[in-house]
Amino acid sequence: MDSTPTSPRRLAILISGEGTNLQALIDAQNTPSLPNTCIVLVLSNRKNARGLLRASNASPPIPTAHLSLPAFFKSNPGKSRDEYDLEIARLVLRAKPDAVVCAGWMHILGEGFLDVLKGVRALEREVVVLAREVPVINVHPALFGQFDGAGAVERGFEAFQRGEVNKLGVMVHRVIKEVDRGKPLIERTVEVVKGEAIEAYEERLHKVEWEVIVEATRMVLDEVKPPLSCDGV
Ligand SMILES: Nc1nc2c(c(=O)[nH]1)N[C@@H](CN(C=O)c1ccc(C(=O)N[C@@H](CCC(=O)O)C(=O)O)cc1)CN2
Ligand SMILES: NCC(=O)N[C@@H]1O[C@H](COP(=O)([O-])[O-])[C@@H](O)[C@H]1O
Repeated sequence: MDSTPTSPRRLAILISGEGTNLQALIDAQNTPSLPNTCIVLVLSNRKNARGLLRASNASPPIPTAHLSLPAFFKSNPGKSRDEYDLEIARLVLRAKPDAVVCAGWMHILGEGFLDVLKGVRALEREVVVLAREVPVINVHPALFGQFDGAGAVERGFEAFQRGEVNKLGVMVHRVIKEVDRGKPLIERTVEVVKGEAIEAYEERLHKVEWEVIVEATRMVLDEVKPPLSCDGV
């Protein structure tokens, strides 16, 4: 029985905005919800994402980085979106995460990024060789197969009010090339009321998101690196 303590599980979080899902993960670090876990990088594709402040204001502060597509193209004239995705992969892998969580990350990740994280494609100029695939998960404000892509909350709510769907919810799913089509780790319905304001629905939805993103993150980390149990195994 190996009683040496396992090093903490390392998380990289990708964001684009407010960061309330990130905050849920920050608050859950090293609690029974997310034991023996630390966030080692918060990366945004938008310079002014408030989530970057949440990371910097965390205790201890969490390293942050940001790289927008326009900024990348400006400093790399002629480079492609795929090369942007490879740079994102490079920034992520330098933090040596055990898993990556897209928490309001509003950029469609290309095959280049995904293949690098799977370990099937090497990065130029990097000597990092992946010992194993780094799983990528995403929180999405709809049930599987309902409303893929951006603006899912509004599209779902309006469809419900028109009687086109009878339930709404959120999911955390694995990230694959096809947007929001990766296998769900968790799906959870959210109460929605005919005639209510969308703000009331969104408030309920976000509270459910903050729960499922922590639960799903723990699930995927337990797959790759179980936490140190009380008897050290
Ligand atoms: N390859 C994948 N990439 C991403 C996935 C995924 O499942 N596979 N999930 C998304 C998150 N997401 C929905 O959950 C999502 C985010 C953004 C978009 C989108 O249309 N983005 C546009 C830019 C929009 C903007 O900047 O405002 C784009 O990337 O061109 C769709 C779905 C994370 N990525
Ligand atoms: N398609 C992806 C998508 O719509 N993601 C959604 O962006 C919001 C981010 O909020 P946050 O920045 O406060 O965590 C969340 O509602 C998340 O489900």
